[in-house]
Amino acid sequence: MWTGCYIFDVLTTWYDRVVKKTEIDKVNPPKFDKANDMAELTYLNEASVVHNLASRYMADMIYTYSGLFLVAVNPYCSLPIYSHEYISTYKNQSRDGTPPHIYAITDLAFRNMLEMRENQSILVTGESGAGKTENTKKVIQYLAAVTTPTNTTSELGTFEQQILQANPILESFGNSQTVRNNNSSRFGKFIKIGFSRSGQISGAYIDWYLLEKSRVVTQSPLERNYHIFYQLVCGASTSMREKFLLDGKVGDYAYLNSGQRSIPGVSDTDEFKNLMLAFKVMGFSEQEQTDLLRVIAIILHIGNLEIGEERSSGQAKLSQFSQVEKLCHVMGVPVDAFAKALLRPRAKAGRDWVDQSRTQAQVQFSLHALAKVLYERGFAYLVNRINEVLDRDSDGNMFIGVLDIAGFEIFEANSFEQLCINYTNEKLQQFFNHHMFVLEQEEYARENIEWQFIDFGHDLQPTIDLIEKSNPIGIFSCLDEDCVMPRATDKSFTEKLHTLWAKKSDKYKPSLFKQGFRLTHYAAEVDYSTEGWLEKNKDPLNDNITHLLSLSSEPHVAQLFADDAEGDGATRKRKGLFRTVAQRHKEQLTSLMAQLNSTRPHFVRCILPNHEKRPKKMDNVLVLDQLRCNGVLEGIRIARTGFPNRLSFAEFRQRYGILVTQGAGARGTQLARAASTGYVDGQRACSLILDALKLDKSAYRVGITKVFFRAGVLAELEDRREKLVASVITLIQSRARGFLQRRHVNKRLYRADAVQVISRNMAASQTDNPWWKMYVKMQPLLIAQRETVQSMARDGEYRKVVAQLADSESESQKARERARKFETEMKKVQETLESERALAIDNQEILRRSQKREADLEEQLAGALDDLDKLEAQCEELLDAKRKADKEVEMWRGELEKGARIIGRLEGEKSALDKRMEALVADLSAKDDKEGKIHGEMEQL
Ligand SMILES: Nc1ncnc2c1ncn2[C@@H]1O[C@H](COP(=O)(O)OP(=O)(O)OP(=O)(O)O)[C@@H](O)[C@H]1O
Repeated sequence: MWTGCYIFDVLTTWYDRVVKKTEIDKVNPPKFDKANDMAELTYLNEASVVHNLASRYMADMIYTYSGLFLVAVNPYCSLPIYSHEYISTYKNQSRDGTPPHIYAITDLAFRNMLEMRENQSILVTGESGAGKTENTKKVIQYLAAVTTPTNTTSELGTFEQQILQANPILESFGNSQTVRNNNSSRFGKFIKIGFSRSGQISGAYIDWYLLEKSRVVTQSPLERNYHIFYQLVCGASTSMREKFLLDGKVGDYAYLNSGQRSIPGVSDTDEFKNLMLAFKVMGFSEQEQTDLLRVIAIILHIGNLEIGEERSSGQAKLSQFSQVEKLCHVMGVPVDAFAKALLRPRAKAGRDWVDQSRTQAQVQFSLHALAKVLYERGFAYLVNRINEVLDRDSDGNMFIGVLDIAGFEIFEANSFEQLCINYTNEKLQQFFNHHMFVLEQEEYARENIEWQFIDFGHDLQPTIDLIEKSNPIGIFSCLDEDCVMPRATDKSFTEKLHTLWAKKSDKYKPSLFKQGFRLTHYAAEVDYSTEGWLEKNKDPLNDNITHLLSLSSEPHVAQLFADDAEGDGATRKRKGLFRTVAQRHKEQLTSLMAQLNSTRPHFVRCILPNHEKRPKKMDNVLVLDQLRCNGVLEGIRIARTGFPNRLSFAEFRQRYGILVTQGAGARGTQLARAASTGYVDGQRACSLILDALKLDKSAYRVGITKVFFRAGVLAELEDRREKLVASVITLIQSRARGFLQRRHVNKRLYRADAVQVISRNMAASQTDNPWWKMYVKMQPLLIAQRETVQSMARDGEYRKVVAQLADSESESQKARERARKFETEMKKVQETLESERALAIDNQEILRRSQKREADLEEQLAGALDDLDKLEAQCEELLDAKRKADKEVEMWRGELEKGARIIGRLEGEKSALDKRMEALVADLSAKDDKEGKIHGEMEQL
């Protein structure tokens, strides 16, 4: 029964399991235990990859290379691997010379940027709680440390400190406690650190994506709202509380009391102090700090507004007027106007403006929408302010961008937000695939080198098209279209999607949900429920309120709603084209992808070891799932089978030719030496050098313009070269030192001879000469005088030059500043233009579809008109026939009447005849009677 099977004692769960022989993978020899790079494993299978990660993780080695990836497993405890000594260890070191670390990747990106003058990006992805944000912080910390001339982090320059201090501020406003992570970032960010040509940090810029604003108004029972709410309520000073009219505790605010109220081990009061400190380091003025926190207070007050219902009319009413007064005071708007805008907003009905009455649910909805938009706009303002502080002059225009964005999400109920994040991940995965697989293979093909093409089966384009394409109409376009259709609903939108895609794409299926669909993503199949999508995409706001807020007496609040300020509801127009949420997200993602495409990417995959946030515990199945989803396993395969390192012929000859010209000895051939120095064409020269270096043929390939190496080969060549260069330099140094010493000694000998000759001559001839004596006494004075005059002249000139330098420095500073401003403005205009263009294309597509539909409808109308004409002609005929029939009826009626009259007359005659006949019968019977009587009488007679 057990033939061909093994029984295993499964360690994690302590039970025996029977496994088929064929399902067992080979174990790597002990030499490969805890391998730094999983691409080096002899037996590369899922089990050995997980085993390697797990054994390293248990030994606190949380970083492991996996081909071109760095895999980082969350240790859930602080490890002593981020100290300044570690930073020094990784500074200017090659990846192979040091253990895997986020610092090594950062250093590689930094060196690449400086050497190749090419922008770099580090993409940090992973599930929630996997450690993305922590690793992003380490990247920035490392860059700040290596670009600061001083030795410790505490001695960082103000600017570097500002870059680091931007983080706590962003975390207060953008992070929250979730089931998975006590400090979960609820937005994605792309932080670009700018560098000058000399490699100093010259600026930073933060782009943000997909802030989870629904959290502001609702949280699940085990989670919290954004940290800043609790920090403000717990940590605000008395004067601040008075200013914002905040007199309650966390439990007194409706937006805070439905979930958790504190995080174990975290003091919101202390965090508030840290936030204030960070504000200070960033140079935010008191007023700016008040402005930012005012928005938070306003939201707390909005949450506490109680909305009742008029019994008679069912209209909404404000239950507690004092609460409205508080809110309006903090918001800087008149109470009456706010109450009216909320309860009876003006709206256009045909040509007239009318006051609409609102139900309790409608008012509650618009209050939640207001709270969400306030938070989002407040957050956007905050990031802009941080950018203003950090975005400085950068003469080199090079940057390293760090992307920290949520990974793929599959929940029990997935909605529009999940589609947005999964679509983002789909694009990022495609970017990775493109970089790793397609570019690699394209390059091999271009270079005409022997290569077995591998089908990695990850063609993500169909799913991406299904979401983003406008022709054929994808999910986003369809949603946008239905958002402007008068009678469209979530249901009609879903049905439209089904008809468009259900049988046309194998990535789309109608969902098991009542209303929704199922998409096949690269990571898994996900069911989306489309309930509320039209509302979510339109993100509707009460215009009356936003207009009122644009007139707020609080300048910051007014500024947040400045776009809604022009004219009243009738004439107001938003600046730029109105965008739906899907359009905005698509635009942001397009811009992100364009930026990533202009960089050399480095990929960091963060892995969540367990769901219990426990150190030293690894759930193998969970880890394996993540490795499969994020492409780590395919990455290993291609790195091993391919040639990850490459150099152009010129570069190779220049760098490694020395190995055959200098140190070759027995190894170098005459030909190879000639190849490295004289004229031989690049390809042949490289082949000759490689032959002379006696490398294993399978370790490299010579292409058309480049030489390709398998992983690890270049490291060996570098090693050889370094040794050789070191010996050559030692030789040069020894020769130079010998030469200098000889020259020095000769000079001294010559001087000694001259001194002897001079002193002999002086002694013989000049000792008694008075002029000589005077000259000897005067000469030092003359020299001093001359030197003083010269030094004064030099001082004057120096001052002039310094002044000129200062002038030109300030001029050039101004010019640089102007140029930078123009450049930033130009970039913004270009970006706006780009996004307007993209939007215009989408709108054109919608217009085109509408026009097509209009043409179809017109055709149908023409057909219907034709039918109508025919029907009218038929109708006319029928009417004629009817008229004829009427006439006939009339005629027959006349005849009938005539007949009736004749019948009447005949009847009359008949009755007269009847009467006559009766009379005759009576006469006859009378006669009969008479006759009878006569007979009787006759008989009697
Ligand atoms: N390298 C690390 N050293 C120590 N602790 C870590 C490390 N990485 C992660 N952690 C711990 O894990 C927690 C979650 O990490 P982090 O916030 O970086 O996750 P994330 O992937 O950014 O999650 P989210 O997507 O929810 O923001 C951190 O608060 C920290 O306690």
